[in-house]
Amino acid sequence: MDLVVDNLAVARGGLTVLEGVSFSVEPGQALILRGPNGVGKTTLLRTLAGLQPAVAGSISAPPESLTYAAHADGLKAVLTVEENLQFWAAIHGVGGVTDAMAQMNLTDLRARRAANLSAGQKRRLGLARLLVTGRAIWVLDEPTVSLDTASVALFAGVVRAHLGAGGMVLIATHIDLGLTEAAVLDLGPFKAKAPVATGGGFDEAFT
Ligand SMILES: Nc1ncnc2c1ncn2[C@@H]1O[C@H](COP(=O)(O)OP(=O)(O)OP(=O)(O)O)[C@@H](O)[C@H]1O
Repeated sequence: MDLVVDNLAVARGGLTVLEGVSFSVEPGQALILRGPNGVGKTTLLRTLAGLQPAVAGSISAPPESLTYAAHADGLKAVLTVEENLQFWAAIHGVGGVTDAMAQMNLTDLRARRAANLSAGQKRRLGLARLLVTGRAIWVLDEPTVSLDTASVALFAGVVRAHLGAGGMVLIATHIDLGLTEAAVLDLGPFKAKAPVATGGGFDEAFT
């Protein structure tokens, strides 16, 4: 099953920010979304994840087929690294917690509460969560923020393994992950010409 996005328009705060966005991603493919600050990368990813409705156009994959890693890591502060992953694994009905910790270099930190992790360690845990969702499509918003060089390379390896297993990955990022095989889509050309009020604006700053 491909992810096909056709003629999509997305809005933030009641204004259309991108329009006419079309692309497709096949199993085993990664697509990197680029564009200047504020162009609408996060807004597009939130729309794909089903957190907000599209203004126009269509998305072939239902939100249940993908997992979204936003700027916030969505961690439970009082749970340990291992308990956080067990929590998410239970929700998705899959296992693989031990393997996910190993892949993101978290095994030695398994008993530490999320609240006591460094920023980069929190980010590694947030990304390990992807591995225990069992979802084919990963939608990632600036996944490498706070990661050191070694962790970026580690994560690139995890993404490659997911692609090798037939997964799909969409990544909004300003940095080079070293995924030379990935396709790149510049969202600049899809910037809405004149802001179009969609009505029904809402403040989702903390979501
Ligand atoms: N709650 C809101 N109300 C009104 N406008 C908003 C709101 N949230 C974001 N915006 C605006 O919507 C536009 C798109 O924002 P978005 O976060 O999608 O951009 P981005 O491409 O992800 O940027 P960055 O590279 O800085 O992360 C920006 O101009 C932003 O200022």
